Amino acid sequence: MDTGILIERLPKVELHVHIEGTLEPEQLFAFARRNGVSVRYPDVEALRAAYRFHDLQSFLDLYYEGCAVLLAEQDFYELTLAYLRRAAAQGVVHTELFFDPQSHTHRGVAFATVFDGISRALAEGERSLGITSRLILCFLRHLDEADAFDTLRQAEPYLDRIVAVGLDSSEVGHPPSKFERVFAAAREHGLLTVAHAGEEGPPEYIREALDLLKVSRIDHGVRCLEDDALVERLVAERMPLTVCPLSNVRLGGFAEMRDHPLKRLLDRGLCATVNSDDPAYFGGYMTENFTATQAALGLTADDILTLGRNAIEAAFLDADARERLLARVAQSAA
Ligand SMILES: Nc1ncnc2[nH]cnc12
Ligand SMILES: [Zn+2]
Repeated sequence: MDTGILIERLPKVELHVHIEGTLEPEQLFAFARRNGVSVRYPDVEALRAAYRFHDLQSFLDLYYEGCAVLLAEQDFYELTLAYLRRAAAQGVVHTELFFDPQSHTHRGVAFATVFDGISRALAEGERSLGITSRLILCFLRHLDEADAFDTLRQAEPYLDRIVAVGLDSSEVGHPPSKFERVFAAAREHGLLTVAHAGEEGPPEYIREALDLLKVSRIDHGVRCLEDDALVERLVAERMPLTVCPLSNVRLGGFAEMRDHPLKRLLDRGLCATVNSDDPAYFGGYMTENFTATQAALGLTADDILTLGRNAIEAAFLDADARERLLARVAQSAA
């Protein structure tokens, strides 16, 4: 089958998207106007032109600045629903979203405001778009352990609607070991765990995420290829990697898409998946990530189906839901 048609038809599962990273410039300006927040760019074009990043930190600086326009529950609701509409239009049938409560509570926005807006939109998305979802609370790793513990405490009333905790923000210098105790506490609450590791940080951070944080998935993980023994372990444990190709290129991890290791990860037998990360900032959602990697790396129809099945295997879904989605993938290739 033609790979373009397959990419369009594939029922997609997204496992790595930061809801704050879906804030499109148009919506950023609309929220800014509504909330009386000033933006240091004159218009949408000027803001978009500033999205030229050379590493993770240069992106995060703008990403946190963008968060300043999010103040009311309605903002989080509209942000999330707009993402779900775009995702559903691209054939995403299930999505597992990260949110960064500390980016908001540190600005005086209540945890409840953030959570209620996002979760109201997720319920609406399931009702009106048929898109199922899970929510993952990410701790900002540039902040300290006590702040993460405080955030976990604020999340306690909502833990029945949070599937996992994760770890994001500036990676280098903030190893997973810094959060070993708060992740243990989260697991005691019954939460699963994931962590960004091996995006900019060394393979050792991936080992720490496995051994100390007991993660069920590694977010990014592309630097595992520098360590053969680690690759063998990830293959043997069938540990999923939520890979974000456009993000990796836009943040300078790889000079061009043709240098991206997605195909090598698949060929090594790793459970790699394709995801958008911060689609409003990196030039595309799920379809654009599949299309760009297919074109640059020559992914075959089999590769695309493997990526689709890997994401279903890696999703935080029960066995029945997984079986139903796998049947839909098979249908999409028929
Ligand atoms: N790609 C990324 N890496 C680390 N932290 C993030 N927060 C939002 N996007 C991120
Ligand atoms: Zn990410």
